[in-house]
Amino acid sequence: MSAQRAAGSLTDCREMKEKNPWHTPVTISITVIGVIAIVALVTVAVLQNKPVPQKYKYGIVLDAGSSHTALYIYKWPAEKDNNTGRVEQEHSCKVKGKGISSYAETPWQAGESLTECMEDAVKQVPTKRHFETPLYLGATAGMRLLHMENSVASDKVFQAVEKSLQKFPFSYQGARMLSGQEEGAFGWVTVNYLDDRLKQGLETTGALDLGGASTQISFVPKNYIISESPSNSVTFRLYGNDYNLYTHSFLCYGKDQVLRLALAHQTKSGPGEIADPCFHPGYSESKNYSVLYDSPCVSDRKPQGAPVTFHHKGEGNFQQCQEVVKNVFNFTSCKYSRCSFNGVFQPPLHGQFGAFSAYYYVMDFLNLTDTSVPLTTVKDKLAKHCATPWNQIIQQHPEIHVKYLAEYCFSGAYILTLLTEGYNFTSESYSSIKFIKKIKGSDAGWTLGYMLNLTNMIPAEAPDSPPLPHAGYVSIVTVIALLIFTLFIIFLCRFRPSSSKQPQIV
Ligand SMILES: Nc1ccn([C@@H]2O[C@H](COP(=O)(O)OP(=O)(O)OP(=O)(O)O)[C@@H](O)[C@H]2O)c(=O)n1
Repeated sequence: MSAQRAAGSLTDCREMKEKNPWHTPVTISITVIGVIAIVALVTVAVLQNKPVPQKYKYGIVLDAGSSHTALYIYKWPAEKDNNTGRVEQEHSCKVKGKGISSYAETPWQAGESLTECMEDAVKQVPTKRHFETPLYLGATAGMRLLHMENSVASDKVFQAVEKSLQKFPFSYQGARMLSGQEEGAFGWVTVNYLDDRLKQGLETTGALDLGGASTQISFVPKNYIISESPSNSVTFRLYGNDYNLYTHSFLCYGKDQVLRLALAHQTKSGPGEIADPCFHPGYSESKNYSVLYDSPCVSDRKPQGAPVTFHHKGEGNFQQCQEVVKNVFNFTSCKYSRCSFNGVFQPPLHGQFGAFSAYYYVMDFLNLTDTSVPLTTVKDKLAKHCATPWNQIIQQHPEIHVKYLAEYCFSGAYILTLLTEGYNFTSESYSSIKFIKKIKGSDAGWTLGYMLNLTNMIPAEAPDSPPLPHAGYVSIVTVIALLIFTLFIIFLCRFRPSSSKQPQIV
């Protein structure tokens, strides 16, 4: 019986082998090796593409502006140091107190003022990256004015700042004054870098920057004739594209200095009291003449025998305010084919514009950042704001610094006049302006462009990149390997059955 059963099972096995040609040692081995190969390939692909913890490098830039100093920390992927990694803002810190130029009498305090934000930066940047993190300080219009007024004092402020910054464990790269042209051009680089316009070779966005002491306009004009005013042109080759940038910085046309210019103009009518249409009705402050004229922007306008103080009284009349603001511009002289104001060459506006810094602070407060709203409506809203009594304004915005609050009517009128009468934006082209604070999490301003330039982070030519990204390469290799293996199995299937027709029965 058992012999019969054994003979039966032997026959079953033979039948199985005859029916199933796969059931041979060779095919089993091939299948096992194949499966192991696939598992190995997939494992390699998965391990290769597994997200590894990203390592970053850091850079620090201090923006020493006329009204305040701000510290920015940037970071970028460490393994993409060869100009291909994206730089983004990691952190920012607003230095308490005024800008470094205000410490002309006590320079050591300028250095000391930076300590808190620098200590913050020490905590923000990983310790092992400290020594290789470049640290820059760039000073703008406040220090330009101080340098004009008293170069010894401005040198002392720089020395104090340098001494203070060198105490920190970063790679200190120097504190220097930026020219107006650099400030404008680096602001333009920042905006277009953050928008990915440079890498992709897209049409660029112009940059409008309004600070406390200067204002910058930078854009790539259409059919730009550089020779008309070479000092306004900056040429760049970035990622393989050439850019002929027009840029101009108006010193004294930042909003704090323009307010001085406007007040100085109004003191002409009588020194004891200024009835100011750019301040709210009910606003009333006694101010010091020496403070008003303590700037090279207005110092030559001080009236003879002016009293120590003057009474600054608000009238709240937007139309009259516009007239006052217009007086700070000179629209009459122009030796070029066309000018913005004060005899400065400006080619026709072209493309979209990003307006940042005080442009944004002011228009955001006034709820006027929507440029699709007609200019006439914008002016109506501003007129309403200017006419609102001062006590009502204070009650409505208890959280806002009183100095800022008092000036928003004036600043709004200045911004609209600067854009339309100064730079020649029309009712139509006004909508090409976007009031911006940040782009993809990074503040708009010159600091990022400055660091990208000093660290050579934007190459002149587009970096060579492999035709496929690494993940794509691994995936394609895996798919091809699977395909070859499948074809091999199909090949075996097709040829095995014919040999099974005459099975070699063991
Ligand atoms: N919430 C705020 C913050 C700032 N400001 C104003 O915005 C201007 C400062 O702009 P900013 O870009 O910080 O200028 P600075 O860098 O200080 O000046 P500059 O570039 O001219 O040196 C100042 O007039 C300040 O009064 C404002 O109106 N509202």
